[in-house]
Amino acid sequence: MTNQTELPDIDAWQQFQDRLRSAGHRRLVVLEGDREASRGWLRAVLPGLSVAPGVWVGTDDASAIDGITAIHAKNARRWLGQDLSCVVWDGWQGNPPDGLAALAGTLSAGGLFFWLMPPLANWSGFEDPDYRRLGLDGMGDHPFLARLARVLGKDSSVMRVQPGNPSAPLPSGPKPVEPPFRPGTTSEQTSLVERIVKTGLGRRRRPLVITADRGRGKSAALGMAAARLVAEGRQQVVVTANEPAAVETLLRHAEPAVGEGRVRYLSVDDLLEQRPEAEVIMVDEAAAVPPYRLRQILLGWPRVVFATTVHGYEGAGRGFSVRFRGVLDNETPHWKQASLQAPIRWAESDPLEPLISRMFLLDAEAPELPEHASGGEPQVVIERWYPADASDPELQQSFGLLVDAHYRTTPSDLRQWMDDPAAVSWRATIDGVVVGVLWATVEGGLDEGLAHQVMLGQRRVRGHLLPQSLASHSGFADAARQRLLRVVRIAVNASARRQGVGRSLVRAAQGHAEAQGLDGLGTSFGGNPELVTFWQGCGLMPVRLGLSREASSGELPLQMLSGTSEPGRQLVENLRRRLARHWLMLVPDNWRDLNPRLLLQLTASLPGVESLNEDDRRDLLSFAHGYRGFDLTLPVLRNLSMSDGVAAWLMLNAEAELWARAVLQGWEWSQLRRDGLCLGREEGEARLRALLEKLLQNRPEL
Ligand SMILES: CC(=O)SCCNC(=O)CCNC(=O)[C@H](O)C(C)(C)COP(=O)(O)OP(=O)(O)OC[C@H]1O[C@@H](n2cnc3c(N)ncnc32)[C@H](O)[C@@H]1OP(=O)(O)O
Ligand SMILES: Nc1ncnc2c1ncn2[C@@H]1O[C@H](COP(=O)(O)OP(=O)(O)OP(=O)(O)O)[C@@H](O)[C@H]1O
Repeated sequence: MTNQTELPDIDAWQQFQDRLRSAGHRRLVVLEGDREASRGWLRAVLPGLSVAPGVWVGTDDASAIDGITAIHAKNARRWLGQDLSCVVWDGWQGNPPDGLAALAGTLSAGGLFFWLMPPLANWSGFEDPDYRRLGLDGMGDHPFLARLARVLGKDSSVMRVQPGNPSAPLPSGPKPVEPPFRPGTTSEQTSLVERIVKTGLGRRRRPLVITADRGRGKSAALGMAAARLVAEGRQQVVVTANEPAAVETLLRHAEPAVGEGRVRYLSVDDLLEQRPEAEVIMVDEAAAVPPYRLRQILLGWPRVVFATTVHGYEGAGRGFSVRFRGVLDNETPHWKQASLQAPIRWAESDPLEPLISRMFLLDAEAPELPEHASGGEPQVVIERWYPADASDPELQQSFGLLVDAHYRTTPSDLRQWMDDPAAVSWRATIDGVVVGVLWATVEGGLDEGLAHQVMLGQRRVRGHLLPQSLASHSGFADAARQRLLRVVRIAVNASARRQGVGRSLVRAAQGHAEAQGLDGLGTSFGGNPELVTFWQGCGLMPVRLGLSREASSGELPLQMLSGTSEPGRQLVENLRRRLARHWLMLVPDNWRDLNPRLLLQLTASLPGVESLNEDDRRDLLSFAHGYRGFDLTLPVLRNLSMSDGVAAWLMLNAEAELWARAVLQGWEWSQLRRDGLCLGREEGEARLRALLEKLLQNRPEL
């Protein structure tokens, strides 16, 4: 036992760290209670331990300790991919969960994660400063933090130190291990290198997709394989990623080929712009690259290897597999996948990784659906559900559904879901197994003055995504005054889709909005044709399309809304009419690359603006019958696309894509030819004339 009025037993902590290193373990140490005492304790202990390189998140105490850098929690993710010996996380300054989880992943064997917090018993009522950022402060109870405290309290690997408590136990570590743990090549990694080399030397159009948790050695494996490929005769291997930092490890392991200039890095943008001759392209951290860019790379070079981290704190990994798989199946059905299980920088018996995973449900997966035993139609039960009160297995199943189905779901989402008092959730079960979840939140209801300022763009309000965006972008202050229920997430188990479960969940939310006297039910998501069909089927209408792509999914944010009160219905109509008025001007300037089917779908959903007059009809007939040029007729063709029912009719035709690109999006003929939509101007125009003729025959009233 140590007497805390004296100095902490630094020798004991040194031995503890040595034992951890030799076992290949890392540990969490919670410094509970008085913040000043905890900081003093660390200032005394850290100089006696191996802490470099390390980071201290939240204060500048770090400056006094060699090898430790002071950082702000919001920059924590920048340290991903580094090897740290020590992290000090000052929870008194706030606990953004994504940063915390990410930093825990940077520790190597022997690494210590010190977390300064109140005693575990008080976490539920702890006023975490990070909640202020989210507008969730002052809510009293925090079920998310309470759950974390429960998880930590039950884990025997967690060291709990109460500086100032004289009966604190000495640290006790794993037994000495012989031979001691050493990071190095695993047999799994060696076989992966062989597979990458095989892909790089093999037949065209057989891409390899590597997914693994962080720190499994996939970047290093890519590097080793790149060097081998060059040694075996490949002239040029290009490695790419969104950020050069993502390929540092790769390039380090690819010497000497990098020095010889035969393995080189290009950013994704430069790669697609410069289109270098390369026999092999390697994309690292592929989940950070939007799917449409990945597709361009896939189709642009003969041999491509994609690698990405699948781990909850990056959020994107699982969604990457879900979405990109569709592209691969379509474009290169002979694609292969590979994975790495064993960690490189710590031993498989390390307790920290599974602890962080339990804390933030990083390995939550959608439950398997049992075979329906009783015969007949399965009974779907829809009910209100409260994640804050759920048991861990229930939470795991439901969160797992969201993680599996969405492009980016991170530990912060779990916190928001559990702790946001405005959140309302439903779940769908079949035979007691969760098959669907819907998470919504009440937004808006701002007072007149604030709503007006939001509309003018003078103020931004957190926690009100839909009203904020509709008021400031679409210009209706009413959108911020009304109270809207926004569906944050909805997911249905892949094997229970297209059976009406999603629609029933939305219907439950709609019923709630009506019963609570809210004005509408809305949603905001990365637009794609299937989801628009789904939401339209639930009665929501498109009201806004964003001007820039979401960084996470590479898609344009689309907002859809249905009114559940008279003013709500009026708002939807106003928003739609205004969008329709500007649509034809907005499309070629902002949405040239939007999926043409989605564009027609959105066009079809908007109210018609201006009917055609006799002059327009004459121009259309002249174009259809071949006398009048396309460029001269373009303004009328655009207006025609907005006439009642025309876009919906076009969607049923094989030439729909050509029409959307040429007429609405204003593509040049050369670009249309490159994309395989026509053989050139003459042939393209002829097809558009024929399509118009068919339309005029079908719709003589136009
Ligand atoms: C804010 C957000 O969360 S947006 C993101 C939505 N979630 C996701 O993308 C996660 C992955 N997808 C899913 O979990 C599901 O596909 C959901 C939630 C979108 C739909 O759930 P489901 O239970 O399959 O929908 P449901 O069976 O009720 O479909 C109702 C109608 O929507 C339309 N629809 C649903 N899915 C599709 C689809 N993939 N393609 C075309 N139409 C579709 C159809 O018109 C369908 O009616 P039908 O089957 O009679 O033709
Ligand atoms: N065979 C090896 N020998 C020595 N060090 C290795 C080996 N493989 C990987 N490493 C080191 O282990 C660490 C993690 O490896 P790497 O970055 O390749 O993993 P990763 O799976 O790509 O993880 P991340 O998602 O963090 O990039 C790096 O510091 C790397 O240099």
